Amino acid sequence: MSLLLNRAALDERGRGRLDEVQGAPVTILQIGEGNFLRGFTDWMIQACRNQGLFSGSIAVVQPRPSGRAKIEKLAAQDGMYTLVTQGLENGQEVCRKETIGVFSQAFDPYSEWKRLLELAASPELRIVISNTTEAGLVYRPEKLTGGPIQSYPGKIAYLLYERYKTFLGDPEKGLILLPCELLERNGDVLKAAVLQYSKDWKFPAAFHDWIKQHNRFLSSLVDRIVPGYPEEAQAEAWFHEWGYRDELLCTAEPYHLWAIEAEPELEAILPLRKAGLNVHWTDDLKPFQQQKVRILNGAHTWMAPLGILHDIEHVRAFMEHPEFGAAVRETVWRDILPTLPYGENELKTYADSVFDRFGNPYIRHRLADIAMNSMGKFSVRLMPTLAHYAESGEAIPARLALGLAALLRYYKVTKGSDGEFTGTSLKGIRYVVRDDSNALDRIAGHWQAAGASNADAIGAILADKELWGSSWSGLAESVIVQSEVLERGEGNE
Ligand SMILES: NC(=O)c1ccc[n+]([C@@H]2O[C@H](COP(=O)([O-])OP(=O)(O)OC[C@H]3O[C@@H](n4cnc5c(N)ncnc54)[C@H](O)[C@@H]3O)[C@@H](O)[C@H]2O)c1
Ligand SMILES: O=P(O)(O)OC[C@@H](O)[C@@H](O)[C@H](O)[C@H](O)CO
Repeated sequence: MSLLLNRAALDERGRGRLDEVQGAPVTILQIGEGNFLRGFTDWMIQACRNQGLFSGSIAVVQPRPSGRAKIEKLAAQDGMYTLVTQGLENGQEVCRKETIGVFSQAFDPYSEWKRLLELAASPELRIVISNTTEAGLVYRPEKLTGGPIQSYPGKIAYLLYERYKTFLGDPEKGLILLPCELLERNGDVLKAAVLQYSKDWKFPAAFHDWIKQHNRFLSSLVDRIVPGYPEEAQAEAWFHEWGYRDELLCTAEPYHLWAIEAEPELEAILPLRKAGLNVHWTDDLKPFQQQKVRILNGAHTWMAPLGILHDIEHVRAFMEHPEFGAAVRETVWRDILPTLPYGENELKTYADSVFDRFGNPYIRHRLADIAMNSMGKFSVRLMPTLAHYAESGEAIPARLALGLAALLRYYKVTKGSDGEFTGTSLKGIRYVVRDDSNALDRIAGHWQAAGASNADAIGAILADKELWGSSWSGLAESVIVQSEVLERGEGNE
């Protein structure tokens, strides 16, 4: 099958719809071309468009220089891709195929920096959506060079300043910023970073006031499992059935939830509930946030390194493993839930629904994908649970310590001549670790310096404040014990 999904593959009706999108004003700028945004927010905007509730379009750019390949593929597909939603919905099996066509522009902001600046200065632009993972939504000091800004929040600061200058500080021209990174109070984190860049770059105080008073940095919480591209054999079978290929084919589960801390009146701009989507405008995001990040993401982040070290490829396979499937449930039920300040039944119901979602037979969610940027994820998703035990003087639960031991063993990496960091599973299978290269360099250094002593490496890594923001030495003893359990290969029979 060589025909690609693009204008040429569409029938007349499809081409008409594509023309509408491509001729529509860009009202949303999307920083991030990853699976999640394509299987969640873009799908939601498509739902709004389908119901005549949204007449704008989205311009999408990648957040870092290396993400260019997907943007090029999107451009080659005239901004379109297929989303297949599979799983149980109200007890019924569903398999829905949709062509998502909401992008009127897809370009590389590093080679087309001016084009991005022009967008920022467009009167029609209203919203900026992003997902750059937790590793992207961070403040890293950066100098102005006159060229593209590297970081995501730095870009936002610079783009907002362009906008401010273009419209002479017009209060009506502020933007709504909707970061979807899984960081607590992601809107506040973005706002703080933007203000810091603006200060570093000595932008005027009046601009700071304009940022604060006329731009909305909304915190939100997203929930949907979006594994992205399916197994090759499944993809090929679909391409054969559809009569075209789709390099950006994405799969997702039916479940979706977006809790946004803002007043429901914003439906006038983003009519998501009106489109029938499971969106909550709320004045308190915390309960949504804590439950989801600590339970669902905590379980994912706990299982990914452990699974990879045992050569398990997918979430479902991990759940079905006789030892590990039980261990992840126990970790959630016994170690994570008791640390959360919500009703036991409510928590248990949510946790059980998460395990059902993890077992979705149609979704092959790769542990290798979940493991990307695991250091930052572990800090946000599991360290608060561990801290709960450490601070209250209770013993550190062995299963949680095992998760941390697995994380550190997973990061026992060496750097290749190509700059790639690789480790090996307990049975010697090689894997690639994707994370911040400075962090990986530091961790590789600790492992190297410790030689044959896992305990020394664990002690040094947990004590490294540069890596974690603070020292976690207090956990070392429990983690070293579990590291020995791990190395003995227990639970892998
Ligand atoms: N896929 C899911 O099921 C899902 C569901 C909910 C939330 N999320 C969140 O979305 C994030 C992305 O998941 P995805 O499935 O889209 O992954 P992906 O690999 O498809 O996309 C990752 C995106 O983040 C960018 N990125 C990665 N590291 C970065 C860095 N250091 N700086 C700037 N940008 C960086 C990439 O360029 C890309 O745009 C996850 O980390 C998670 O926080 C994912
Ligand atoms: O890349 P991550 O770890 O942020 O995401 C992996 C999963 O935890 C995540 O994709 C969940 O499936 C998602 O957060 C569900 O809403």
